[in-house]
Amino acid sequence: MTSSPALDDAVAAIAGRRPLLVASDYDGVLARLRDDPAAAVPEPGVAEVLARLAAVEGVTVALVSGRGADDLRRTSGLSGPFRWIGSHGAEYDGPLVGELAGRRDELARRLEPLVAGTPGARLEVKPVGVAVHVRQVADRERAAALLAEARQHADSSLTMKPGKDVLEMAVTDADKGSALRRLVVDLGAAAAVYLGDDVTDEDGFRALGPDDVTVKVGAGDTAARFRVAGLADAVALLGKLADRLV
Ligand SMILES: O=P(O)(O)OC[C@H]1O[C@H](O[C@H]2O[C@H](CO)[C@@H](O)[C@H](O)[C@H]2O)[C@H](O)[C@@H](O)[C@@H]1O
Repeated sequence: MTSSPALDDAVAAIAGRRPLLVASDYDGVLARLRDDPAAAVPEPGVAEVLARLAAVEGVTVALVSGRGADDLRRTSGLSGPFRWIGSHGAEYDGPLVGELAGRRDELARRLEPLVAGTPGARLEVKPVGVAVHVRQVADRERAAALLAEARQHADSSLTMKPGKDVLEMAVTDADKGSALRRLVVDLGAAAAVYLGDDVTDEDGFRALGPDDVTVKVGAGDTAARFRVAGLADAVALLGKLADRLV
């Protein structure tokens, strides 16, 4: 595990604090990235470690994902007394409907022909936006061109959320940072942990305090305090935290 003594110390320092928020991104942290988003199931040990954490008095486990909350539950197959935060924070405690769905559908209609013209590209219609996926576009220049062109279809009311082989265009300005701040306030959390791997997780890292444990999973620039190399390390870190909480 590419942990560090400093990370171990930080985990030890917050382990006794209550209420404690333990939050994690899903894709790229708890589930390996796959060509098919529906195939991104949790890594071995994830269900067990989340259940251990959530069973501790005063500890709240939250899954904070760019996926719609229903998609997150369905794809992960996870269940437990977790907080389910979907659509990059826009789905905080339940689905969003109404006028937002109309704007999303109009956006999807505009993007459909563009995406259909790029072999391998896929348009995902989400609760509060659409995502243009290019993971399976073999021609990488074409993939980049498609994402650039998709951006040109955006007006200033949309929020751009670039990620790994994906550009999401959201009809809200919610982000993972505001969702985490809201969770901290709602729970009265004395400390928080957040693990993430992608661009949208940077809002989450920046939103937490200097003593909170923010962990970037994998390579790339980050505002997180700590880094681990990959998914197995992330699961092991959660296990270490669970060991310390008992
Ligand atoms: O915030 P996250 O939990 O990390 O969700 C971000 C996006 O995850 C999914 O897309 C990503 O994972 C897919 C499955 O591995 C992969 O095929 C895709 O290339 C990745 O971008 C999901 O489909 C999106 O809706 C989420 O926003």
